Amino acid sequence: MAEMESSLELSSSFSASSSLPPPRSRIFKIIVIGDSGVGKTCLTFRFCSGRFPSKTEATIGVDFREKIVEIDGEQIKIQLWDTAGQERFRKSMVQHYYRNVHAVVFVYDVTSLSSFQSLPTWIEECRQHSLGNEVPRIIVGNKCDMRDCVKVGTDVAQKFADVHGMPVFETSAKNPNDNDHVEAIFMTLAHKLKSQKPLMLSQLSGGDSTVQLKPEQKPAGVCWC
Ligand SMILES: Nc1nc2c(ncn2[C@@H]2O[C@H](COP(=O)(O)OP(=O)(O)OP(=O)(O)O)[C@@H](O)[C@H]2O)c(=O)[nH]1
Ligand SMILES: [Mg+2]
Repeated sequence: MAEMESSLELSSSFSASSSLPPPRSRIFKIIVIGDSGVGKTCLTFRFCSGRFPSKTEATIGVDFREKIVEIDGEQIKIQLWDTAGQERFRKSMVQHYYRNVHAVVFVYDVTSLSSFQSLPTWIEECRQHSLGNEVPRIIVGNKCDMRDCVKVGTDVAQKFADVHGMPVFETSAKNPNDNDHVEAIFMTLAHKLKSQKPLMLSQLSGGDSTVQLKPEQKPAGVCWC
């Protein structure tokens, strides 16, 4: 009952100041995909809670993490879909991942060549779920704190990113000094989404509620490690 009262209170106090319901913040759904073990969970954890999780298990299905950010005075809710990298843990969820997506973060592990070589497969999976170049997408090379074990050079990553028309960022979910780099990566995406004027729903092909964002200018890739 207490819950009920508080929401009644809220609406009554709000009605005192204006008849309009409180403005809801816009929600941007960003999916984070890539091979198992590249650090998707740790990156989303780092962005949403500002720390590196001491222990992680392989994600089953999908985990959601949200963070409200303020951009030019507007509150925006960033909803990160931390997907499973292991095929056996993602099978039944793939359709849900790709519905109403606003942006995609492809993650590889700079110490794992195979995770980098998997990127075309992930990009193709996105395309098969009608997420092509019109949806803002970035590539993140994670674990660059492991300097001595790097198997994917920045130049190789930058070349790949240029071919696919996406910016690439190298960072580390683990290294606290990279905390603001992880933050900046997701905030770059949020700014891009906020600055895109979504097409009117009526202009969408197929009338589905996915907002097709206009193709954006590709910013130069940035490497922070
Ligand atoms: N050195 C280092 N290790 C990291 C970093 N990010 C993640 N790890 C480690 O990499 C392993 C996998 O990290 P997760 O975040 O669980 O990987 P994931 O991509 O979510 O894996 P799935 O859920 O199976 O898809 C864990 O042991 C993490 O501690 C990083 O930036 N640096
Ligand atoms: Mg995970």
